[in-house]
Amino acid sequence: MHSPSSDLRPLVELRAVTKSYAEGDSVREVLSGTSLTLHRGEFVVLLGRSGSGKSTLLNLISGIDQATQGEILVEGRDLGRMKEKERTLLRRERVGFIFQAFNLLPTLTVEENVRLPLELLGRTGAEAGARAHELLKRVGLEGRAKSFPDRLSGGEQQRVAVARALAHAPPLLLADEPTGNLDEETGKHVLDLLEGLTRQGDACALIVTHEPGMAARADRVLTMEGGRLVERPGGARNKGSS
Ligand SMILES: Nc1ncnc2c1ncn2[C@@H]1O[C@H](COP(=O)(O)OP(=O)(O)OP(=O)(O)O)[C@@H](O)[C@H]1O
Repeated sequence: MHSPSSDLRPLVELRAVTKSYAEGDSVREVLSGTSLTLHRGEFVVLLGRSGSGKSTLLNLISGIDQATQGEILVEGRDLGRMKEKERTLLRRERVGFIFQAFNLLPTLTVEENVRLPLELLGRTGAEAGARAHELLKRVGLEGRAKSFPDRLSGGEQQRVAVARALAHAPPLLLADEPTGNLDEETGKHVLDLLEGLTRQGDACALIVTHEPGMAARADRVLTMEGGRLVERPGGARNKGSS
């Protein structure tokens, strides 16, 4: 759980965020004054019906997309006041993103995929290799470092994607339906892994999922409804802070 020595500043703050898209002559408002605060050490689940704005929210927090109104702060830095280049750098350094469709690069080996976030930050050589191997071991794929992604099963590919997202030890992990393409058992394994690694690293994970069991193990459960977030405690909060 969240250790008292860790950074107590909010990791992410959304202040009355609105996001609209132009659609022909009309405007579609997807987020309508959404506010949210996330801290390190929190394992948070995001629910909501299809089209309710879950992916939009992740894209805004990661700086891939920009809010129409309101403020989004990551570690106290206002994304709206940053240049595109600065947002890209912040995303590379501070965010790990896991997609439903894995999004591994097919021309790179498993190990090269996991090393990629480190290479983009200029961390090459032996240190990057050692980190990739350590992570591949933790996700149970140490024997597959030299394989190409298309030789792996869906569950294995998603485990590589988890390892890649964690390579640079980002404080913020965003996952958009990371088990959507996996069978129930494999999906559970990937979520176990994600939860374990997140809690060990004192990161915050915000996970969009339709897995029914996830709310029980989350610290917080957010539901996107009518452009806003409705919150209830997750099952992990009732178990104490062991
Ligand atoms: N670039 C865009 N241009 C126009 N409309 C968009 C754009 N991106 C998203 N939308 C609209 O915003 C709404 C929310 O989309 P979003 O992908 O965030 O929903 P979601 O909750 O993640 O859905 P799902 O569970 O189906 O993935 C949808 O109505 C979608 O059509």
